[in-house]
Amino acid sequence: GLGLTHKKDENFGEWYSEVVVSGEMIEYYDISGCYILRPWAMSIWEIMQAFFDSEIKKMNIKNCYFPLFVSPAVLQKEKDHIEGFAPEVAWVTKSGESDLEVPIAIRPTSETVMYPYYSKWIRGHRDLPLRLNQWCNVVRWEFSHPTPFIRSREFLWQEGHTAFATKEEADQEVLDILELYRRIYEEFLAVPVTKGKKSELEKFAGGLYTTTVEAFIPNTGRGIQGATSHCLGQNFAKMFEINFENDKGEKGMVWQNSWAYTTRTIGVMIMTHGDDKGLVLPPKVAAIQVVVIPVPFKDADTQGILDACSATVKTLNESGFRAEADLRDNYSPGWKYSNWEMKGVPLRIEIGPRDLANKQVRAVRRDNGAKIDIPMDNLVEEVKNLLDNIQQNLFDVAKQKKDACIQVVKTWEEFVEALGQKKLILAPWCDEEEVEKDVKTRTKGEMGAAKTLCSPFVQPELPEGTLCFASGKPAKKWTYWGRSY
Ligand SMILES: O=C1CCCN[C@@H]1CCCn1cnc2cc(F)c(F)cc2c1=O
Ligand SMILES: [Mg+2]
Repeated sequence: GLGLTHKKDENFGEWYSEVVVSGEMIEYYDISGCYILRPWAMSIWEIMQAFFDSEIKKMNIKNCYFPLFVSPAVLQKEKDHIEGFAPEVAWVTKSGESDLEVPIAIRPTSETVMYPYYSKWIRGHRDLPLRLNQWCNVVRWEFSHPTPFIRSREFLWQEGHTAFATKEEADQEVLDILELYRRIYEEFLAVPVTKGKKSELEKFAGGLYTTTVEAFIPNTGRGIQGATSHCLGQNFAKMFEINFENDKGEKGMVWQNSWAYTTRTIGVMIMTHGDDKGLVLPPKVAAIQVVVIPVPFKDADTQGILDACSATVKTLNESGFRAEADLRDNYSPGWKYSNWEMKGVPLRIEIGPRDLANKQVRAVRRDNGAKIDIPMDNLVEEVKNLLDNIQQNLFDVAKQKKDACIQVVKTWEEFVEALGQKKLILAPWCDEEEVEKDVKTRTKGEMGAAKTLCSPFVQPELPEGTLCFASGKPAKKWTYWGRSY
């Protein structure tokens, strides 16, 4: 039937599970934590991939493909890299009826797959920088409750793995890639994110430091890691003996980065913009930006209306938009309006007898429902303005909602209160790991503990003598805290 049974502001979890299916993005699968990505979702992934892939190619980063399978010896190369993750590793133990001599792991990430070959390929400084990326799937047999796009046992991502002669080059690339991730979220998905650095406790344990773009879901009051760009330092170079002879003939270890974004991006976009009528897609990532629907009237010139719809689509597509006409004669206009609203198409164009007579079309925006009559002569320019405005409006509304959730706190009492109000908390922190662990312990509960999300690159002023909200020690930095996905 038409329409969602759950409301976003009343039962967010149920609303989300329903909207991803009703919007034809996801089909549930018979293995827990695995989902079918239908074309309506895959097209969003492909649009983002086209952007990101073209941008990294400008940076002279090359795509490659390493095997899905990891031998156990290699996977366990470094205890502290893997130990915490071991329960998530999926293993192949049989082929056909017979057991494998040695079980084979399925990649949860590809450091240990790739770096033995980095060691082999990198000899001299002329082999640097080595900058490879791969578009692939990874498997992590997670146990906390699976959520389409947000947490699944298999997901699509890109993983970049780069090696440099100097730390300065690595540091710069970390930020260059993080900016691309910000653009993915803010320019394509219309989702505001905060750039920052993860704490020592939250960073990738195998690396030197982790930078992140953090998003926030107001409905649940939870932060969500949007994408990460790590500087690995020389940790993996040491583990895998990735060294080179520099131009002075000295032996040195390379400096490495690794960075990824995943299909989680799509879930964050859905959670941010969706409403009680269904998905709301930002035009930049909508496979269909404009759907044209004929509104025939009993004896009116139906063929004329259908021709006008086809002509409108042709004009829009020739102008670089993604438009489609829904000429199905077995569904009513009303049914089509609901169907395409559920799929989140940003702009609907209706053409009925009156529109035909007046040489105009009736445009309806999906973001705010506004109806606009457009003279057919101004079609392309008006549609461009509308789509640009919808894109910007979706971002502005999301930014305003996110900013309204930010609560600056100075004391523990204020922190606990803000947490209870599903706020995104900005607090002065002494930057001590023990204190961070203590906050986790003190806020444990069925909603999950509070944790640091990131220390924003853009730091508000920290007046001399400001104390840490949790320990009372001298504060060193402003940090975002909250519950998270
Ligand atoms: O996040 C990135 C960017 C792309 C390349 N990898 C890094 C760090 C991944 C951190 N990580 C994350 N999850 C893991 C899960 C596992 F089962 C496992 F064996 C290892 C890992 C693991 O290393
Ligand atoms: Mg994980």
